[in-house]
Amino acid sequence: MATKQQQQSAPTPARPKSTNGVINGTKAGEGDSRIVVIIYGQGQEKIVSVFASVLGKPYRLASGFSAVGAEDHGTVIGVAAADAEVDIATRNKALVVAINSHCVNLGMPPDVRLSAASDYEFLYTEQPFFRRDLARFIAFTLGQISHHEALITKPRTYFISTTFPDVRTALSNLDILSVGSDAVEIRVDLLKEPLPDGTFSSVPSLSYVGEQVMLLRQRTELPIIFTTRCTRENGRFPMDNPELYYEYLYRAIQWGCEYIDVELWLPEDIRRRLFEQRGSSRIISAFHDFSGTFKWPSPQAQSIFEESRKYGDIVKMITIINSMSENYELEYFRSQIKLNNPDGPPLSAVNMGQLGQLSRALNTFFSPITHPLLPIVAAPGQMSAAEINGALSTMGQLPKKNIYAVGSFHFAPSAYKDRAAIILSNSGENAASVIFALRSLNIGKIYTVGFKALGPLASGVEPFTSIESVQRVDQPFAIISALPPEKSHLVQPLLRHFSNGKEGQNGAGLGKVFVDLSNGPKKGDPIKVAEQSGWTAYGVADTSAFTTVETLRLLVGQNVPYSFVRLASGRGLY
Ligand SMILES: O=C1C[C@@](O)(C(=O)O)C[C@@H](O)[C@@H]1O
Repeated sequence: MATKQQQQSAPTPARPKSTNGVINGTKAGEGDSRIVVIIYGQGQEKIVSVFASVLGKPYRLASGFSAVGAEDHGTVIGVAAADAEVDIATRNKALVVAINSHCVNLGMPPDVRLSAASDYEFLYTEQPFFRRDLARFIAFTLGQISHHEALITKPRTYFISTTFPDVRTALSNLDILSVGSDAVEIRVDLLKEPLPDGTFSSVPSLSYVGEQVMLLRQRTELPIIFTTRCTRENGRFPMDNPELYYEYLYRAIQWGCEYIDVELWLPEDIRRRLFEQRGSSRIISAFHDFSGTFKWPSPQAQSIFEESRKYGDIVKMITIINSMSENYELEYFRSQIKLNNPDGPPLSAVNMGQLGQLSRALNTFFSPITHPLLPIVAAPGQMSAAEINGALSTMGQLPKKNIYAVGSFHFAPSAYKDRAAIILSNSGENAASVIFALRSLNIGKIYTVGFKALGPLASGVEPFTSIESVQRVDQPFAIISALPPEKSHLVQPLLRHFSNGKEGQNGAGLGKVFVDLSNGPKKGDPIKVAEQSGWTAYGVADTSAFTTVETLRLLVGQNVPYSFVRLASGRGLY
């Protein structure tokens, strides 16, 4: 349970409904134009000068809020904590924005009355001091930057649900964990605060949570999603006192968390207050159904969306399903929501469990993801970014990337130019992205086994009709198998037939690249056969890692080492 001291502080300081400064394209907004007053702890006046320097303004120290007037516009004001106590409650909220700064090295928690009465609170460490963190905090809370505006324009976004009992254990791996993510979720309900008697607090105190959020923010540039998941929705936060949620979630706004997860079951009054007081933070209205009775094509689903959007910048709906077809029902729901609400809010909706994994790949906004390095998955059926990207590429949703990435690893794209390739597949659809990718590498003739290319993909593509036709083919440079796992061994005779034994004297490179896209238990080992026959062979784990690298490069603008992605992708889909 939260401490008594914390429960006394359930403030609702006024703040502008929303600040007007958002990043518009690349242009930073003006943001909150009120006078910035920094409350500082004993011996910490230097933090005022750092705030001022980050904001590019002069500063002065004042004896209290009553000593700040309109003439101070353009100057950052510092007020000592002891002085702030006297008149913070009666400050002119239209004139000043009060930021309680507290150095955690001086002990936690900060003065809880100041925490409660301030507009925002900046927790920091003296050593090491992260100016980057301060810059981001102040730019965000004052509305000079907005991650959200940029995020909603991306075609796909993900957030990693961290499930650590103490984020300290995650810090050294945080970069690895957050590759491919657009935001990091801190599951506050899963934090475990150790108590002096060796047990753990049933609810981590605000003091512990504040420090955890600070540590996380110091180490990541990604926006933070602050989540207090309740016991009924697969979390650990107790449901008997809704005000406790208000207390924690409001504090998260004060700490400058970019996203606040507010569960839909909470009383409307609490949801409304949080929405009105959210400042620059964005509210994710969250609904989870574990009953197994929820249906996407129902008036209930519609009304949940309508109720969620009342106090949500993002609507999240997560359910348990009983059949595969409910994934299609969700896709229909998603398309209708988009059609009927072109101006948002964005919908993040997935089905849980293994049956629901398709929907995790198809969801485009804020797909929750996990990572093999996390202690537990945050919800049944959660997948990693590598798994989702693997699934998408298998479905042809990430065309081009597999083969191009392979080409750029051991061979320059020019190596493929005008050479022959063979594709094995049991359907044209499965092979479409392969043909597309090979074309983008200027491959010469493409021979197909097991399918006939139709439509625009068919030109320059010729089927193998018999074993004799194999004999007539030039040495292929690439063989790509998109066969299902149980048939993947059928490629082996071809690999042997075009083995490197036939390579020309000068080593000009004949049969070179073999890619097996099948994922699942196989008869035989085509990769081994390929390698024994002199091919450079790639399996699905390689191609999905390449795909992830390329996807990250293209979508997130981050370069991630292939070897690292390959190591980190861990489990396969099956
Ligand atoms: O709401 C969600 C989605 C989730 O429940 C999932 O199904 O992946 C995981 C939670 O951590 C997150 O807050």
